Amino acid sequence: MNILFVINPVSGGKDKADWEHAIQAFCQQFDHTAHLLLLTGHADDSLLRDQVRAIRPDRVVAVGGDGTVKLVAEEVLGTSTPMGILPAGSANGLAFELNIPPVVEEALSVIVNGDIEAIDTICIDDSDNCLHLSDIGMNAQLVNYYQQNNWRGKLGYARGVFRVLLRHRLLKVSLQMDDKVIHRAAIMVVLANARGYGTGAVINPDGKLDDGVFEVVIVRRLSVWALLKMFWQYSPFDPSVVDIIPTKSVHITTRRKAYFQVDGEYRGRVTEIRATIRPGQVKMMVPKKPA
Ligand SMILES: Nc1ncnc2c1ncn2[C@@H]1O[C@H](COP(=O)(O)OP(=O)(O)OP(=O)(O)O)[C@@H](O)[C@H]1O
Repeated sequence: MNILFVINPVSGGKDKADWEHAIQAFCQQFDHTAHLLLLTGHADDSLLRDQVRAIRPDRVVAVGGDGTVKLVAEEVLGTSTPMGILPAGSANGLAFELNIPPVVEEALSVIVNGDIEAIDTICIDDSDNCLHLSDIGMNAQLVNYYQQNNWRGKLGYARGVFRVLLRHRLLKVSLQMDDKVIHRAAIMVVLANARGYGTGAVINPDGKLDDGVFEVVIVRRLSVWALLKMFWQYSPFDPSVVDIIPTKSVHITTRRKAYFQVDGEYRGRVTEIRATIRPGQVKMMVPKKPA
């Protein structure tokens, strides 16, 4: 096989030299050709597009966190080329959701020998694609602080949590789904394709990546303790303060500008979002299901 590995050298705050050695060793052993593309953080999408055109790979593999997974997914979106993940980010939300092993040799084996699962994407404002979780409000504010200050790891999240707790505001939101309109005061609203954040919080217990719908999760309140737990341990949200509504599309408006993030990438402050499910858009390599 011709395999293109798209490596984010800064994800997870870890050096990727060991990953590169493991990739080369594995591909040599099993007679595959490995092409390595190192991201720069600038115009990576066109760099990747050129490489895919030149190499015509059998697999394109994201070596990084959810941001790198999103970059690769947007390249293979709607095509028959499967993508894989080597989880090398700080949180690895989608890899965790898909049960992709964190051990590099095991994850490589999934890329070559695993099953192909066609997963949905949430198309946002006709221009952005969410594979995992997007949200407006408190978590997006946290992502903004985290990226602005280049904080990485759990200590970075903790610093962000304290700053967000001092500065966040309740959002007044209106959500239109089909012909139903809901008005709420909320701390955050999540567009959830997946079940939970890579850090451990299960926001959407019944979420499935390939069911043709996504869930709108309205978090009405969040205690300091719940917010801290969200980033420290695998735990469900308190269902009494959360509304979960499955849908194929939603139009969200907020009275004031709200922080917005897509798959861990901060997108600025918005007052309006339109989101629609796009079923089965990305062919993802996942561990073989037991027969
Ligand atoms: N060489 C580079 N230098 C600086 N930034 C880069 C570089 N390559 C990619 N990036 C940026 O890294 C971000 C994606 O990081 P990614 O999500 O893969 O890792 P992470 O933040 O460690 O993981 P996670 O999302 O799981 O927390 C993107 O914003 C991308 O532009």
